[in-house]
Amino acid sequence: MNQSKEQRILNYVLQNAVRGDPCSVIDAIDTYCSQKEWAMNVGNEKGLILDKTVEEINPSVALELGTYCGYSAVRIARLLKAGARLLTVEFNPEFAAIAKQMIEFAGVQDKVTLIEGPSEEIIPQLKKKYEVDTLDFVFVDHWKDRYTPDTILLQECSLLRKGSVLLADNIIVPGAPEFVNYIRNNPRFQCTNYPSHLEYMKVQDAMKKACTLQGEHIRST
Ligand SMILES: Nc1ncc2ncn(CCCCCNC(=O)c3cc(-c4ccc(F)cc4)cc(O)c3O)c2n1
Ligand SMILES: [Mg+2]
Repeated sequence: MNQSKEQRILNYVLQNAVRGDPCSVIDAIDTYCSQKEWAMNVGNEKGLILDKTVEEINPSVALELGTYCGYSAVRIARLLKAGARLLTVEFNPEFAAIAKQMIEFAGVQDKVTLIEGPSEEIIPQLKKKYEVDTLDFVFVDHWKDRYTPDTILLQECSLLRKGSVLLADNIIVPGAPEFVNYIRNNPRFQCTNYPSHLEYMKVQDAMKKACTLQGEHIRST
């Protein structure tokens, strides 16, 4: 049975990157996907925006929705301080298996918990099953029509506090118009746009950062 593109990406990393060196893994994926086969990793241009956001927040607990091959999980985890952790959610079993190997090869497995399943199912489990209190940072990069319902779900599950930061990929391509509309008109979020380009292409894309201005409403009795 011939290999998947994701398997070919992993093989290229195993043969061309250095075990335990996250930067070499990131570079190898970017090299392969810009020269050989396009893939939907956040890429190096938007990856730098991701890096700066993570460094600014220095999160203790981070969540990623949409792991894919683990490129952004490695990007985020390599910047986390000792004791900090990333929970990353992927519902495609093949992608999850590739990402697991990618994360382990990069040597960041101690900081990363890869959770297989759909975000709508996993988010409500984060507090009890994954011992999360609140999330400091969320990287949103999964189904574009799940961005809004999952942002609402995170609030309903009291996972966002004052100062929690969401960073959403693909605001222009493939686009998340409903999310843009939701977050822009929501007084509980302060938004910032980061124009960029689609990974490995000369096509306009953007990321949107949303900072939570107030945490869970103290529900009036
Ligand atoms: N609910 C739930 N829970 C958990 C989950 N885990 C995975 N999924 C499903 C996510 C499926 C992949 C999502 N990502 C993208 O679709 C994506 C696409 C492009 C792109 C493609 C073609 C073009 F021509 C141009 C741009 C570029 C990007 O950067 C993208 O991130 C989940 N869903
Ligand atoms: Mg993306």
